[in-house]
Amino acid sequence: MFRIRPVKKEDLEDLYDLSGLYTFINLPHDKELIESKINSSLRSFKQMSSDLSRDHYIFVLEDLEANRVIGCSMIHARHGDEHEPHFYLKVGQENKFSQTINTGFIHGTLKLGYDTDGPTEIGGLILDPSYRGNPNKLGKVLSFCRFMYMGLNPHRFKDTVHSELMPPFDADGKSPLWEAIGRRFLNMEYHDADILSRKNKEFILSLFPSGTIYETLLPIEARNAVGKVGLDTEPVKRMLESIGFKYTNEVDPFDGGPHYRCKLKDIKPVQTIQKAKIEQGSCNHPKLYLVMTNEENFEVICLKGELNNDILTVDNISQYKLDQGQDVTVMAI
Ligand SMILES: NC(=[NH2+])NCCC[C@H](N)C(=O)O
Repeated sequence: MFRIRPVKKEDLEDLYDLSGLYTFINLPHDKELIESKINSSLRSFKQMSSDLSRDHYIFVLEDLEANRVIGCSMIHARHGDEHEPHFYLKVGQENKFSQTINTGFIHGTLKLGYDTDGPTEIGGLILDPSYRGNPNKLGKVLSFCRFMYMGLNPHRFKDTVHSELMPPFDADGKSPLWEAIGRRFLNMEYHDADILSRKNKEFILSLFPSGTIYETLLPIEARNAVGKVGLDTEPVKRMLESIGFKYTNEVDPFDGGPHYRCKLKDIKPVQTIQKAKIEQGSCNHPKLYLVMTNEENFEVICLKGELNNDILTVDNISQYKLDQGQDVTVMAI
């Protein structure tokens, strides 16, 4: 059985192991840093701040049989404030026309923008690769548990939920947009700028081109990277689109990765959150649900069941340690 819950202090070792599997920018292989992230999450769950940009939430996915944390996902209650704005490139067009020679052009344009009252951002989803392809759709479970928590606690978040998707990188792992713009104006490696921008936003505003950037002047590889996602991210993009998220015509200023947004109340799974009673029985058309088994600590399990009005039929309730007639909150995934 798999369970989602807020991160605890005891998860440090498991998260540290997880962070060593790949290089994750949101979960660096650094024990002290992970510990401070855990502490920040503990504080946020316990008591939200008056300044939402201080609140970071980490959810972990446990394999209860293996007694191990196998994944995590995160929410930043507000990405972008007066001290650390949210930066983006606005993707636009400029139409030019000469009447005397009857010739016109439409130029793609990019312009740096920033937001000091940013939206809630979802990110930091990591699943141990050996659990990929599990019939319980664990990646989706890790992603959607955030929508369940936000849907049940909207006062802790902004009205709009924002997601920044990874762009394609070329064969050498380089970002074509970075090579064309960022490197020339900031004179550093993409990776270094990426890390630096987690703590420092000033250098972006001070050094990045502030006027209109004409895509026409960029190499074709850089133009092609604007608003595109990498192959691995294609399923994430399709999933977000299927639940109501839309491309904002804004992209990452460093790598061109697209930004997607949806109002919290319009996210499809959020609209399916309801109370239900558990009933043992056989299901004809079972579907996946997230079931909150502990309201106080936000403990959620995923199971296959069939929901009719407010009855959730599950064919083996004891396997999930559920009781006949138990009141739960459920969300379809
Ligand atoms: N890939 C990057 N680090 N891009 C620069 C930061 C962009 C991000 N939206 C921010 O404001 O923090």
